[in-house]
Amino acid sequence: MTTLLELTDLHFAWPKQTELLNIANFKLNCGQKIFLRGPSGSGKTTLLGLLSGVQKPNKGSIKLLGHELTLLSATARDKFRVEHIGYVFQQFNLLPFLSVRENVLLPCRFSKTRAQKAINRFSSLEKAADTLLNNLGLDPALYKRRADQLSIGQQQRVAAARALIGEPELIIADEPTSALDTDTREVFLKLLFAECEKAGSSLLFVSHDQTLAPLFDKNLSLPEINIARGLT
Ligand SMILES: Nc1ncnc2c1ncn2[C@@H]1O[C@H](COP(=O)(O)OP(=O)(O)OP(=O)(O)O)[C@@H](O)[C@H]1O
Repeated sequence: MTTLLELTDLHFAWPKQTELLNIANFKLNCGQKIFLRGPSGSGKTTLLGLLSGVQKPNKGSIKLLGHELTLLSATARDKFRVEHIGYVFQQFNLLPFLSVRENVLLPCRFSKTRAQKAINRFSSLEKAADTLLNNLGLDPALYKRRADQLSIGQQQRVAAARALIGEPELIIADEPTSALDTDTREVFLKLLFAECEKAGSSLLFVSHDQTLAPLFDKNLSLPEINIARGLT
């Protein structure tokens, strides 16, 4: 199996705080779907920020696609992130004044590679956005609607389509289902898995809801792999 992402001897503390993360090793293979759980405040979002290059660790290595992120400048990390990572934020972070379709197409404005991949697969950018939205279960009547006029479940589908467009190698999802009921969560997850498989993207999914864990290839507990705040 090819390694997509590997963290080694990672240390991180927020300024003026005690160490939050000390992780000896964490690995994600190409095509793998990993579930990472941990209670509120255990550092899940912080870890995602580190491995997507938003923050830099105090010490240690973060390798994505063979590139050492800690050696890149903040600007280079931003560029690398938009090319290779699709991120579904906890609060979705859709731009409220843009339409559903425009929101999905945002990564293609910042990454030529993703725009080209979307065109190669679907023949046009618009078709790429619409097909992804449709596959994720969003009613086509909504594609021209402003993003702030959607329900939470609908926003989640738009956020997932935006992460998937242009086939980034890694999809990171930060508790994107927490606002939904259990049945809706499972249906959404299965649609997300199917789209990740079609795009060849690996998935790192973070949640505090352990009931979702059996659906994944591998599941990990942050407190168990984090020596700084781990289980004693
Ligand atoms: N920007 C920041 N500056 C300083 N401290 C922060 C910052 N972001 C998070 N923290 C602190 O880091 C710790 C871990 O927060 P984090 O958001 O990573 O946890 P989490 O496991 O994702 O929680 P939740 O499940 O509630 O989203 C918390 O104590 C939090 O207060």
